[in-house]
Amino acid sequence: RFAEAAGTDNLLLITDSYKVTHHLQYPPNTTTICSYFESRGGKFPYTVFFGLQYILKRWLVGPVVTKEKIKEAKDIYHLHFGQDVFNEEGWNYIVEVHKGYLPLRIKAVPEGSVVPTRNVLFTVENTDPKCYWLTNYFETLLVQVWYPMTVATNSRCQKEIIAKYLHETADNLNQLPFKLHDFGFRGCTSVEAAGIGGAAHLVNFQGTDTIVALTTAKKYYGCKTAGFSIPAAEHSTITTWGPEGEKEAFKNMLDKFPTGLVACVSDSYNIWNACENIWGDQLKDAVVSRGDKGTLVIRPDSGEPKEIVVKVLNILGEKFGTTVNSKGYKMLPPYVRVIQGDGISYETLSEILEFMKENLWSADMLAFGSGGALLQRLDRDTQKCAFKCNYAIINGMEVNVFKDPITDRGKKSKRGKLTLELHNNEYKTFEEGSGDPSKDLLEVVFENGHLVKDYSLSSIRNAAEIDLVKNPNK
Ligand SMILES: O=C1OCCC/C1=C\Nc1ccccc1
Repeated sequence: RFAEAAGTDNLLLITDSYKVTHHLQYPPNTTTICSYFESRGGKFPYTVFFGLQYILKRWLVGPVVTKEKIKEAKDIYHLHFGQDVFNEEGWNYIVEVHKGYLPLRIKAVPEGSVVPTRNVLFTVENTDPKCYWLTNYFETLLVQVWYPMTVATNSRCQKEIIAKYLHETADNLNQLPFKLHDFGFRGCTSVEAAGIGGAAHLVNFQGTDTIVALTTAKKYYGCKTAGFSIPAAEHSTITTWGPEGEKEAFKNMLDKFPTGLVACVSDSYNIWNACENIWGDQLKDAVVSRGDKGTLVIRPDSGEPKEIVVKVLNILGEKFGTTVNSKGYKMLPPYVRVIQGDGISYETLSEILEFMKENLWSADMLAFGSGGALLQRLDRDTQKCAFKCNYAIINGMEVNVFKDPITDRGKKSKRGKLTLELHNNEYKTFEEGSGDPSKDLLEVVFENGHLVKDYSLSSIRNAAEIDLVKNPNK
């Protein structure tokens, strides 16, 4: 009954109101409109292109236009505008001539590509000259790719930081895929957003508690199990035992999950008492006896992150002993580790890891959880994602279309036929048809209602992999 989140599955309604009137506003005898999408720059110098495939499969692929949807849209827009502006004839043409399949061609850089900003990432053009008005109708929907793209980018930039510290202070990078765990489900604006953003994080990592990321990755990116998690406590499962019962609560965690990793939030009352006297003394034998069959992951969840992490590690080092690894940094025994899931973001990671390094701790002793900063504290301006018309055919003449506001030259758009090519082994966007179409890295992913390319998460993960993993001796 209430299946559709937005209250509709009618594609004709998935746009901005003003676009419903745009078919009347182009020059007479316009037959082609081509537009492109780019990041104009922003917080990160590159973007990981990810998430267009979700939008295509969810909304645009197949016979998505029907007489019923046209009727519904016509009625809604009549009430919404108080007049008849809706392009009923144009939509009926799509049903009659194209059987409801959208006469559009979308070319995009392969998903997972890591592209410096200010490069064309995808283009949209109409394939039927009568449907010039269709190209920009779906800008609204297509530009929402800013979200998965920006999450994947932010996540990858954190992977680079963690990899750097593992490279400097750990024996290997084997645990890297599990070093940044998605805690962000509850902080997302909707279940759908959590699925999309959670899947974007899984381009770079394999640790998540955002379960809908698994189902989104499976349905739209062909990955059966895109992420993993472990048994873990929350405050309620500790505090219900009462302050006097914290040791019992902790002991229960070890008993109920005797092998493998188990995480236990330990700051309900006094993290120092928990580490020093409970984990490090009263339950020490129970922790040690797990050996390399089971790892206790202690979770602080409050205080100044870098101070807390190092102080917890120092206490655990005192209690359980330490060894020094091949890089000269301290390691705890395999049965005890730490996860910091409070206050983690691209901005705070480095200071925590640097402080650990200054205190001679290997980065391998700590994992991170991130929520709001990972999936929510981003917007379309973080990477200045924009969609603009670059080319048109009007009266049979090619037109290189552009904007170049004197009030903000940063908003100048690319003009003419665009290609994305490798030039001196770097991405370069060629404008005004100056490129070589045979070298264009943009691939046709959608054409006349059909999905032409279907990228798997594994191929996307490979494309997005960071250098330090590809070339560990760099
Ligand atoms: O604190 C949390 O906030 C919300 C999301 C989940 C969560 C913790 N989960 C967890 C998973 C694996 C190891 C440790 C904790």
